[in-house]
Amino acid sequence: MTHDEPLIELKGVSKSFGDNKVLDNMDLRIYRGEALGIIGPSGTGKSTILRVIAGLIAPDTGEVIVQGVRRKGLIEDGADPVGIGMVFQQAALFDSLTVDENVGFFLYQHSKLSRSQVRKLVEEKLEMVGLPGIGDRYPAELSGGMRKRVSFARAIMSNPENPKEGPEVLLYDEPTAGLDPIASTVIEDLIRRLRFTQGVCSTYAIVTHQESTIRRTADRLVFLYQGKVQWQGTVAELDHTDNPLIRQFMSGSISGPIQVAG
Ligand SMILES: Nc1ncnc2c1ncn2[C@@H]1O[C@H](COP(=O)(O)OP(=O)(O)OP(=O)(O)O)[C@@H](O)[C@H]1O
Repeated sequence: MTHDEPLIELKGVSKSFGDNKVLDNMDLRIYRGEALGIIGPSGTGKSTILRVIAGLIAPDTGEVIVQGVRRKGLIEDGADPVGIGMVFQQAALFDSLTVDENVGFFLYQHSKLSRSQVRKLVEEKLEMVGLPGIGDRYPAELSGGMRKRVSFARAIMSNPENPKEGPEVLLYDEPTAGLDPIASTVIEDLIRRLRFTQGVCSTYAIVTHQESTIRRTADRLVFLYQGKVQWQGTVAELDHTDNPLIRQFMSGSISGPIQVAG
């Protein structure tokens, strides 16, 4: 793993929604090959960071630099030097389409591949996420954990006609939210395993509130509060830091420097 040049860098990024300044001159770096966990209290802008990185929203000020190239505005197809895939909090599948049509959606719409070629690629990805043979089912027939795994399969799809389109970075927004502890373990294992699977991106950022997911999927953590990264460290350091924000957050105490909303 090289720590020379970040794969993705946010420099002085600010973002407001109306009067609500969510990100305030924030800096963040993601290095190639790392698993970065983004943690912090509810409403502090963790999902907003992922959306800025994914190019779904543009910062008001500041820069998003992807492999040394400054992004202008929102993401345009192929404009970034590396592909960035996002797995949303809700699996965000189309209910009226089958699993196969959901996972292969982009290729069915935008590639010259035949239906059977796409179907074969879809099946490969479904096998990678541990769900072989479910291509003809509809999302409503699956459990929440299975739907999430299907959305992972969709996020790691790449076009063999243009391998550059395949994502090199995956962004996971609360992938284990709402799952029981066992279903969460399945997802956590999958996230870790995909990172070391040939042909799937080895770099990811993950937003999560779930302690097991924080501990099992992240190498480095950043703690976000009041629009900025207030602490960063390894998972091991999380347990030993004296930082009062981290101590309060990890203990779930309502007294401390973090103001409790509502
Ligand atoms: N499109 C939007 N329009 C208006 N306000 C928004 C929008 N997106 C996010 N916000 C606000 O920005 C703040 C940060 O939201 P965000 O979802 O990024 O926080 P979060 O840290 O991911 O929260 P949680 O942990 O609860 O999911 C919240 O106050 C939210 O209401």
